[in-house]
Amino acid sequence: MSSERATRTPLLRVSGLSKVYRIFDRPGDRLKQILFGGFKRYYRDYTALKDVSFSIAKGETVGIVGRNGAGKSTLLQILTGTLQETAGEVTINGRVAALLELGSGINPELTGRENIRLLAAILGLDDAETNDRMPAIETFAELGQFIDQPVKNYSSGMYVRLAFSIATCVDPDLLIVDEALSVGDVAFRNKCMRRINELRAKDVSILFVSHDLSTLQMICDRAIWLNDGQVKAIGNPVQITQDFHAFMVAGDVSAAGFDSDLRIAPPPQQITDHGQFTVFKLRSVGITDYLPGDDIAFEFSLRLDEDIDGAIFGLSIYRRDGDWVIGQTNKEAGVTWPPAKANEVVSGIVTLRDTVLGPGEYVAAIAAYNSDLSLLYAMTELNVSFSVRSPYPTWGKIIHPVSWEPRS
Ligand SMILES: Nc1ncnc2c1ncn2[C@@H]1O[C@H](COP(=O)(O)OP(=O)(O)OP(=O)(O)O)[C@@H](O)[C@H]1O
Repeated sequence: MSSERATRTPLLRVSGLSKVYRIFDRPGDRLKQILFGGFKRYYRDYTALKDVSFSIAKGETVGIVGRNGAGKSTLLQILTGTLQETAGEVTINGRVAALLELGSGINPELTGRENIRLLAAILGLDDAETNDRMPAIETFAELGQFIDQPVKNYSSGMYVRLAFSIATCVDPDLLIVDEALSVGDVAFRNKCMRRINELRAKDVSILFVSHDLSTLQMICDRAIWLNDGQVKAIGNPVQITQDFHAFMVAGDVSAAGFDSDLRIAPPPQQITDHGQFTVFKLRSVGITDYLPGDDIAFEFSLRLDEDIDGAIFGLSIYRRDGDWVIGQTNKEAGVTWPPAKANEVVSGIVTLRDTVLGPGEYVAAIAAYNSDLSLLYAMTELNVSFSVRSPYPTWGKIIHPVSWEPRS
């Protein structure tokens, strides 16, 4: 977008919003506070949001990122009216439909169809309007006979299908989506993304919390980074998600006890400053989850400061818990890059073929050396993350090809 969208009248304006929770350390303290609170304080304050201000224009899609406990859910609950702010002001000029991880106003005792009627009424639709939309909501949710079953019998995926269908079929002016889509299966998630794009085309404003940074980059006009209850940055979604990602990886790396000097393969005798990596990323745009046996490919580009006689690249992969699992160069693969001049960009692709990495979270770095590996020209941080998930139970750090043979 969309400087044009950002300059429109705000649909949502949040000014100086703060939320302080009361923390009762012992179960009985809450009652004591009620009975004797006039004499003594039995709780301590916890500030979950501090002076948060931003606005969303009509038709704008805004993403929120922040680590666990940053205050995202607290903010969304205040915006949807399920939680009272301690200070500040929220102004919304329109109909808000929300799809929150915890409770989207759905009553588990009622059937899917009854919930549609209930939520539609809460959102201000009359009977005729609800009857009008009922077929579309049912079709989108794909719940079949379950639409007439109590929601308490639904799986979490079915629950999200219902909640998403209702929230997006009632003509909201602002749709709030909190991480909920991660529950659904891939086909439904894709369908939801298509629906979100349709709503964007109809100028619906969307506030979207997600840990899926590539989706945020793709669909958001702006992003907000919440950190410790405060707005750390607002702006371009690509920039914000990259900064947030680097911040998280740095945190993980130090928390995991990595050496302050990242170990790379091979260890150089001398470190020079012959260039910088301008690109190091996964090739599969938007995909960071892999299955055992997948190819995991990375793209890289190195800009050179001086002439070199041909670079050797070394890829290092660490588990997030700090274990170094792969350190290999193109030299042992028998592949070479030609000599290159200063200011040239040398690019390539490195692929972990048929990965045997076990389920877990990983981070990757790449380094460039001279041809006898004595000089390190440049290296990246551990700034590319991906994960491997296994569709079947497996417990080790690698998934080795194994054959089993019954013998009598
Ligand atoms: N009802 C509550 N009482 C006390 N503290 C709370 C309450 N709800 C949340 N908190 C605290 O407020 C902080 C912000 O929580 P919140 O759930 O808003 O974060 P979040 O960014 O949504 O996290 P996550 O990504 O894990 O969902 C956390 O430290 C949390 O422990």
